[in-house]
Amino acid sequence: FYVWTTNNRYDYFKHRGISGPPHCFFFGHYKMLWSSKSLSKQLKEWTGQYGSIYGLFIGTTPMYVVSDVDFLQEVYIKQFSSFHSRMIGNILRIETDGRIHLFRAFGARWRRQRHVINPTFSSAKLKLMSPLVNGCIEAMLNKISTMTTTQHKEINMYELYKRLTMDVICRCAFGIYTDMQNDINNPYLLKSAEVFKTDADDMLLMRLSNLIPSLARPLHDILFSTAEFRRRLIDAIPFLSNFITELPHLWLMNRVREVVDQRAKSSSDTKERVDLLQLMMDASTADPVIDTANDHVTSKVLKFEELIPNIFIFMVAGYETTSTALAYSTYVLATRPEIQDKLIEEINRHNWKKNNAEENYEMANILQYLDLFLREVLRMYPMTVKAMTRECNANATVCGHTIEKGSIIQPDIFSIHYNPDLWGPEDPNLFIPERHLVKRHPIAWMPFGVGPRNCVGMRFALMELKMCLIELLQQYRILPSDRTEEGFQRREKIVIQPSAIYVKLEKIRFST
Ligand code: HEM
Repeated sequence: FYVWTTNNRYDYFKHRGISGPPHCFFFGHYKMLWSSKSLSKQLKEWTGQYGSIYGLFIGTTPMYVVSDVDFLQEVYIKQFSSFHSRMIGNILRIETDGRIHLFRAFGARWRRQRHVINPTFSSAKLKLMSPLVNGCIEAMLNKISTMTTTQHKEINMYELYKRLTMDVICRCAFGIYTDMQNDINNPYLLKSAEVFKTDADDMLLMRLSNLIPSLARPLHDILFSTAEFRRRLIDAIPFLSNFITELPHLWLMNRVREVVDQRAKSSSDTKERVDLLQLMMDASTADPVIDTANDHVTSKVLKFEELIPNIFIFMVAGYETTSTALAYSTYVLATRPEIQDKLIEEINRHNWKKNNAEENYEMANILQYLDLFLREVLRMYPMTVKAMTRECNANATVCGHTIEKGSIIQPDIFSIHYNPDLWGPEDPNLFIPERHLVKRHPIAWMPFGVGPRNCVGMRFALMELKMCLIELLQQYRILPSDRTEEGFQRREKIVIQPSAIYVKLEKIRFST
């Protein structure tokens, strides 16, 4: 009976006239996907073979891989109410204590959280936070000036960018002042990097629970109780922390908890604070909150227990992505001097104020070429594939296809970003910022996802990217080094990233 029902599931796409690569019994295509070195390349290769909509199976769950932009526009925008959640592991679906963050939440809870968190990234709030970001950029420039005393010394800028974005997140989200540029063994930096290297054992359990959903609860309990046991042991006998370490995400969450507790106690100095933590604390409550489908009844507050996971997700989502975008930008600038010239020329046309980050932030937003440049960097080097899946929450019909509740939609972002019909007439393999002056299909550019559930931190990330490049290019010219291409070898984990960005920085000398 099991074999018969399982095989019936595998007829899902056949019944719908959708093709796809051959599957394995029980695993579907899951094993091929997790063992693939590059998920994004694999998806693009299959798109070449099976077309703009094809089918895969995660275990027995159907997954549509799509690069048809009209289909995706229905899913992400027009029929969003039927596709409001993303695919997350079965273990992560299990709720223990209401500590759910925006990335994982769905339905009314997601809508309530998003409603509260959206305004924390408004232009006015970002402007207030710009001096915090600027302080971190200055710290990075100071570090560079100590490293470039030897003329034309090679620097791995990616390392400096990682420290920069972690400093920014610590100041803006945690509200703590760190100095990652000089304190390279800072535990926040080390633990955040560890969160991205998901532990092999955890990954195995996660995959098992995706293949056999009924195992999700017991596996979750095993993971949860071992983590809890480790934590309690360290709490009881601190000396043991030399031998047993707390799981990195729990370590980070516990540090946020300490900051929140401290702030809750000393409410007097919170009025001047403008960081994300304070904005969210102001919008949180310890009272019971009811989530209903009716928007008018749902409270517009965060539950107190949702505060810590949300700060944690900002840290994880904002650190590696933003530093990687800076790394790609630097690679392009080093290898395309004529584009760097144009950018420097645009930056130098403006009168930047030494100690007025807020005014500079406003001016940064009107630099058109910088905006086109970053759009093109993110078109050619999108860095997340898995984050932007959608799950079908109610049976739906999209462009004539009947999609069953529970199915997954996975966009093939590389096929979209490199599609000549969407990005022509110039060759999409060429770096041409001006191509963004032409109005394109609403789904043609999706490095931050699209629709109501796109990246909530997009404006924050763009502020950081623009402010950093403006400051850097006012002082230095970026030159390639012998190892630029070697370091650019990309690898794909959660984020698609280069190994290193080796460049040389030449100090710009101003003529008086
Ligand atoms: C260049 C930098 C960044 C890139 C490329 C990026 C990319 C993405 C993508 C592709 C998604 C999924 C969107 C979708 O499903 O449609 C996402 C979601 C998200 N990002 Fe970002 N991100 C960046 C920076 C940030 C920053 C700085 C923060 C926070 C400070 C952040 C917080 C989030 C959160 C919380 C979500 C989940 C939103 C939701 O489900 O409602 N991201 N991001």
